[in-house]
Amino acid sequence: MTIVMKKIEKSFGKTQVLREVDLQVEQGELLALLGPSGSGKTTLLRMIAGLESADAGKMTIKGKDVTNTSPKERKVGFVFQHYALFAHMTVAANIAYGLKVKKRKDRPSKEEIETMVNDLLTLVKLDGLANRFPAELSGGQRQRVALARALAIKPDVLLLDEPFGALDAQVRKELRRWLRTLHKQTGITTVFVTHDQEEALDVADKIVVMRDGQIEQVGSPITVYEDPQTPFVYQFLGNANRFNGRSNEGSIQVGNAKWETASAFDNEDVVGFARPHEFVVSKSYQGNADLEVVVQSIHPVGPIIFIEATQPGSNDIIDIQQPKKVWSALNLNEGDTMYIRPEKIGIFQVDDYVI
Ligand SMILES: Nc1ncnc2c1ncn2[C@@H]1O[C@H](COP(=O)(O)OP(=O)(O)OP(=O)(O)O)[C@@H](O)[C@H]1O
Repeated sequence: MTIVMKKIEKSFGKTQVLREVDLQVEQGELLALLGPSGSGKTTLLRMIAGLESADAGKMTIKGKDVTNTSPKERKVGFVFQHYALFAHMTVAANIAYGLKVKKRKDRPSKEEIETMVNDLLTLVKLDGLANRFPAELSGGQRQRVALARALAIKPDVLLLDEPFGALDAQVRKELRRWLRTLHKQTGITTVFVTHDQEEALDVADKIVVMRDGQIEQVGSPITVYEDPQTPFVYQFLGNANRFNGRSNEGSIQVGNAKWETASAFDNEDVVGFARPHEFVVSKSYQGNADLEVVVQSIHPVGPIIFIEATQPGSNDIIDIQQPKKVWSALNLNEGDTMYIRPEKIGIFQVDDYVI
């Protein structure tokens, strides 16, 4: 285990920002801290770096208690959203900076530094740009220099705070792919902060979903997406339709439809969540699992058809996605009645439902 946090607490004045946070980051893992604005992601990341201290709790990095140590005593590389490169230094000098300021006894020779900088330039795919100044680079290139600079000191842990947040969507997408490859090549334990669920799902080995200073769920991208443990995670990670219903011995009654579930609730008002792509749609009534809805709008987006539907007498939109081929075969139009049943539904007590 590289990082272990136990019962970490942090307040700024009267605002409690982290509550009883327990977190473990394994050696070589690429972990995303994901959550809405203000959920405490950056504070947690800064705490790993030693830039914030905990009010209570304990943290170890590689088995060493670092709870009360300064950033300098931790081998941590940090990259912020707004690349803080030294404007008056070349790319090579920026990357070499962390090595040149080392104490004489730890400092590599001039030749060693030059070799390391060249290797890092190759790693971050910036060969040939060593003598440029930051102002002569694109945003994406600057962020890669910032990453090379953080990697130069051979950190035990690499911390990235919304590293691609300031870049446009296309560059962002390229860079996150590249980050995954870079991580494979270096194997450095990496923690990155994002509020973008797609970025977390695309890049991370493990996702920590945060909400209101607490960890809501930890798991692989597949687990947190496919098996959300709370209504919040259901809605924050991907789209989900919410249904009010009544649970009854392994099923939930929604309108006239009875949907089988593994839920343990009996005879209670519950909320059920179903993802738009997890509905089976039919033109005619197939049985008591079918919920009658009316098609309100149909939007083809490439191979996927996005359908909005409502239950008769309700204005609540139900989002449904169908593969183009399946939808075309049904031959349904706006205003038509159809029947839906979810292949999977997550059930929660009404009390749990706060978002
Ligand atoms: N130095 C500080 N002084 C006072 N309050 C702070 C300080 N730093 C953060 N906060 C507050 O702590 C809470 C959590 O902030 P934090 O930056 O950790 O959240 P976040 O999840 O990273 O949000 P964002 O995605 O917006 O950066 C917020 O309410 C914020 O206003």
